[in-house]
Amino acid sequence: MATAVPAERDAVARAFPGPATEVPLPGTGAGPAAATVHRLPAGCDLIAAGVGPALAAARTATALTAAALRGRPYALVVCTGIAGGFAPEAPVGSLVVADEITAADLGAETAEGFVAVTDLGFGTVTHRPPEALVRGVARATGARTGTVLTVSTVTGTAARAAALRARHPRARAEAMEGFGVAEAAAAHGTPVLELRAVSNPVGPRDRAAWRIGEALRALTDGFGKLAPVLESWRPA
Ligand SMILES: O=C(O)c1cccc(C(=O)CC[C@H]2O[C@@H](n3cnc4c(=O)[nH]cnc43)[C@H](O)[C@@H]2O)c1
Repeated sequence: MATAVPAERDAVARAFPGPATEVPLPGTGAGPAAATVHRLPAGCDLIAAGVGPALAAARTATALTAAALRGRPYALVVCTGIAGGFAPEAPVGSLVVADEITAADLGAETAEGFVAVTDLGFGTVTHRPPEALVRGVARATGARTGTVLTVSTVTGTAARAAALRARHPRARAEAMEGFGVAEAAAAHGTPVLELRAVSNPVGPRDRAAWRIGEALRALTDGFGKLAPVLESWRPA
């Protein structure tokens, strides 16, 4: 499982029996790039992969490669953490599970508006988690299902929120790592899931309105209910 920061990783870890064993992530050194895998007795690994799609992709890919090289490839990658929620569907404190993980700002701005990289003839902008798994997660946790957008710039105005909603009517949340984590998983042929807890509304910037503690508690509760779903899920 990949979160952005250690507080999110620890909120997920609290849902599982501990303690975690800390294992250095190979190749990340001892300096500022050093990263560790928290290996839980339940059999899953947690990493705080960093904020933003690029670092999250790099660290997730490193963890996937390390797992493959030790002969224990991951069956599933879960991107998780806090997020902005689109009102009214995803209020603060709610959970959102992605049936689509979409890069919202990967493309070109033109006089006619935003053009996604796929419309420019490159790559991909959306990854789709396994449908049965998404349904199981929504049923077990009460998470809302919809598109989770990945952005490199946190939305801070009503105009930007409205533009995203117009382009992605099924968007329920935005965060900064999902698409990067999904690209890394796809490069290894590994299914991906994104589950987010809403800490703030997507819209005008208002730091006082963040409810990070509430969102982290929702994450712990959600993963507490998720363990049987994850344990019983097998790729088709
Ligand atoms: O400075 C701000 O106004 C601001 C507003 C919301 C979030 C941030 C962050 O720096 C958080 C980045 C971190 O948390 C996830 N996150 C949480 N809320 C959002 C959001 O509304 N839009 C995008 N990302 C969000 C994100 O995945 C990062 O890991 C700053």
